[in-house]
Amino acid sequence: MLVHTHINYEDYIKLPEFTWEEINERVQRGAFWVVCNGLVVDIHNWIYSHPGGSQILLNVIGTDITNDFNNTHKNKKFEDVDEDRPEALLIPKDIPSGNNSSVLAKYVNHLQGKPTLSRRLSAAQFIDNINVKYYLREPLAQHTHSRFATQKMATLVIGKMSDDVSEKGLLVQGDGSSYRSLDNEPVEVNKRTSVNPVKTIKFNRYKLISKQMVNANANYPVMRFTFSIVHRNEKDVSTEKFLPGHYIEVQSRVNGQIAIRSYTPLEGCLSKSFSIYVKIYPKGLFSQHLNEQLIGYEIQARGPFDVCERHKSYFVPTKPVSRGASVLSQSKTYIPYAPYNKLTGTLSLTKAPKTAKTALLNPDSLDGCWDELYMIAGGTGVTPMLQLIKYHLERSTKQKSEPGQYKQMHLLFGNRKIEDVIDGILLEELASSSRGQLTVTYCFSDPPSDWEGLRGRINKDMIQAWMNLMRGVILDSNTQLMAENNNYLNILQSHSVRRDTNEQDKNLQKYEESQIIPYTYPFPREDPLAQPDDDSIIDMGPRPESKASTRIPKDIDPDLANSGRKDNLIQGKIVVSGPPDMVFTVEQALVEMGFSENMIILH
Ligand SMILES: Cc1cc2nc3c(=O)[nH]c(=O)nc-3n(C[C@H](O)[C@H](O)[C@H](O)COP(=O)(O)OP(=O)(O)OC[C@H]3O[C@@H](n4cnc5c(N)ncnc54)[C@H](O)[C@@H]3O)c2cc1C
Ligand code: HEM
Repeated sequence: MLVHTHINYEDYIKLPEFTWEEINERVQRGAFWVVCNGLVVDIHNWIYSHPGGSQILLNVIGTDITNDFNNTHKNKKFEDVDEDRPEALLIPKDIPSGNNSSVLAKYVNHLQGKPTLSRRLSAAQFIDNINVKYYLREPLAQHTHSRFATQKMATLVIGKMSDDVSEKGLLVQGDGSSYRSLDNEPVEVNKRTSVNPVKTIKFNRYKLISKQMVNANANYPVMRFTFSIVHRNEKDVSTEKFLPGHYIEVQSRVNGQIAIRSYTPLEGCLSKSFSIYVKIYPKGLFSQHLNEQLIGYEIQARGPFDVCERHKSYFVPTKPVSRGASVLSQSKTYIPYAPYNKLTGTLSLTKAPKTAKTALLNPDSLDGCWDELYMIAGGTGVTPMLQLIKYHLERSTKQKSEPGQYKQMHLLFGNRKIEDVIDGILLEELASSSRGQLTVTYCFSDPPSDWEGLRGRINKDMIQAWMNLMRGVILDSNTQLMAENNNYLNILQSHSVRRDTNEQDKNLQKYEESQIIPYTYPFPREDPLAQPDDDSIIDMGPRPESKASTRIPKDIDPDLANSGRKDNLIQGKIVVSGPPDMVFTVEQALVEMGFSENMIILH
């Protein structure tokens, strides 16, 4: 190392030591530091004299440039990015589409209508097309630096990397619960978390390889950006996929300053390529910046982090309860707010839930799946829900679940207009091909005039009615309440999956005639919840006119909580994510309904 960098041993010994965390912190405060051959180099005074150009060095600030400087990737073609990238979210191939009709079918133009402000190709699009066609997979600008360059670098050295564990570990084992040092010694880190310290702390470089709009609102577009790693670590054979609840930090130089934002990755992995959905805010610093970039643009990213570690979240491992009783009533533990270090962006890695890989997964089941999942999302808040949906559908496809064993997922998705729905067509396809595992109920605050479904803002009445219907509860004991609640009718009309449209129409007709909810769950379910007797009516929490509280079954065996999923037990969770005002309203509503300990609120 010393020969390569022209530094005397005595000088090397005296150099101050830095960790990646300290380097990130200094870079975020404006330092122009890079790491090369284990040395910390300040390129501030060299950047604009660099014969290879300043932009090339601006891109690498805060990263390890050893490969670039030594040209260890000589003549390598760019990473083949598509091999690991599914088309989009998983659409289970072996699940035939049923006789379903989509509630958004007649609005497909709203969902597809890409903004065509100008029919002509813009200059940027033209350059992007050229980049994609001719240059994307070309090797990076390469140069094997001369002895003079190495001597120059030696004059810029200000420190060395400390020899701590985060420096050594580069190989990830399986689920990341432990990792190996370079000398192949397994290092136990934190068995309970999928978060790997090396990868989370160190920023790596990624190249923009595709941009695509995933909603249809020209004023508030949501773009899918796909990035591919610039230097793949040959020794890192892991392709750890993102899990529900993972988010990453993306860093870029915006107007001369380093800016970092968090995003929810939906596809791929950080060791190869990944996609994020970004809402482009008219005055959003980072989102605008990303949106302006051409294919080939470089950013830096690190992670993944667990979203429930970042902010105050309610996370409670749900105790299994016997069928027929409320599945969303039992819980004991409360994982308190885990402090987030704003300066360094680092997270406490020790506060992950005891048995789950991430806090959005079920700690009490072997595969992390929930038996029943209620997701309430607004706008880009749907991204963690898409992670959950993908995860659950993938697992039940792999496990070839039989009817009756399906996980049930219900998404209440609030948007202003139909055009704002993210991945609307895909969601409809997923719902209709999921054999009833997934339902999507849309609510619009500014819907088209002929929209007959839910409208307005998501509120307590709406949530209550939605959950009752999704859980297949026939609340004929409370006819009065039903008759007063128009939400039931509206929900039936904004519900994505209609297994049998005739049946649905009959139900609606009957409802109109009798003003009593005749709705039965549209899919055959063995779950007695679908046909509860009087004793097992699920109360959605205390109501103003009745103080009846959630029934807590007496026969719970506490040991079952940690024994994995049992056939006769079901476990549920409510996850909420969206704009702050929506999240606040929903949180209040769920607390009032008695679910304060069964929800995960993503702030
Ligand atoms: C864990 C986590 C995961 C996230 N995942 C995603 C994701 O998958 N996709 C995504 O698009 N964003 C996501 N975000 C939000 C993202 O990190 C940025 O805050 C967002 O992209 C705005 O950054 P900006 O620089 O463009 O806007 P800024 O310059 O920071 O803000 C400018 C203006 O934009 C508006 N604005 C910014 N953020 C919001 C907001 N959340 N709600 C309403 N108005 C807002 C406000 O009017 C604000 O004044 C996530 C945030 C967290 C903490
Ligand atoms: C402190 C870090 C660096 C120093 C001191 C440095 C120094 C130099 C010097 C002196 C040259 C002239 C040719 C030579 O003597 O080899 C050069 C050329 C070049 N450098 Fe760097 N460099 C640094 C980092 C980088 C990095 C990180 C990259 C790529 C990401 C890079 C890419 C290039 C390229 C492509 C050229 C060739 C330019 C040409 O021939 O037109 N350099 N560099």
